[in-house]
Amino acid sequence: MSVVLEAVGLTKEYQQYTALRQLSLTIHAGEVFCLLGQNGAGKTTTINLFLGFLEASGGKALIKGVEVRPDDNATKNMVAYIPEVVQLYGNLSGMENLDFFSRLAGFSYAGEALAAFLLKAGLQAEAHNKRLSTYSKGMRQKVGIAIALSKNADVIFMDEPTSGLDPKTTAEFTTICKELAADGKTIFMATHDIFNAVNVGSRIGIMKQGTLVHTVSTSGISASELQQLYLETI
Ligand SMILES: Nc1ncnc2c1ncn2[C@@H]1O[C@H](COP(=O)(O)OP(=O)(O)OP(=O)(O)O)[C@@H](O)[C@H]1O
Repeated sequence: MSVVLEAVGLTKEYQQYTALRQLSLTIHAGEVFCLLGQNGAGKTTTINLFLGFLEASGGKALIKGVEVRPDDNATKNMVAYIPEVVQLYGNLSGMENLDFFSRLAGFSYAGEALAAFLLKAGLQAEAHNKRLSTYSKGMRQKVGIAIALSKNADVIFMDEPTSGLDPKTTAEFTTICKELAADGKTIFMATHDIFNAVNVGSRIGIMKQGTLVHTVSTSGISASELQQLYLETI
């Protein structure tokens, strides 16, 4: 599988404080990489550096071999970002939000194609034309995933995607992420949810105070073993 995300000595400093220290990491197409760590460990900083929202103090972040630079859009059309709370227009329907945001990204789709993206993201057809203000958090997130799909992004970054989701919605979300990965999408998520990370992830990273301390494959580890490793690390 081809390398999609690469960090080489990636570092972010704020005055005297190092939020991310010498991160080196390679992630391949079709992987779901979950980054665990306490509040302030540097997870969001890592995502923001890959998205080009922040300028690195040292090292580099690459997406499909292209270096991320905040002032350059070259990598921005390869990625999509789903924040913890997906910001959408409450008075528009899921379909209208998707239409609006995909147009903003330069795409124009017919209704059928928009509906297909929403269905692929797991949003039932009967919800497509309801106003966003009536959606649950999980439904909003599905619209966020549909927007990412409509942008044809190869990589989807997610920040704490399962926080506040009930177990059934979390399980549905896990299934959707696995389907996307099977289609060749690469998913990078920051999460506090150890059990979901084991279920959805192909690999897990554990960060402590800006340093990636462990990277483990989920094929050889149970949720309780990961929890033990996490507690010993942080
Ligand atoms: N603009 C800034 N100026 C100074 N320090 C900052 C700034 N932005 C972030 N930090 C610090 O960098 C560290 C890493 O923050 P980051 O948001 O990456 O952590 P996180 O692992 O995502 O935490 P959480 O789980 O709470 O989202 C934190 O200590 C934070 O206070």
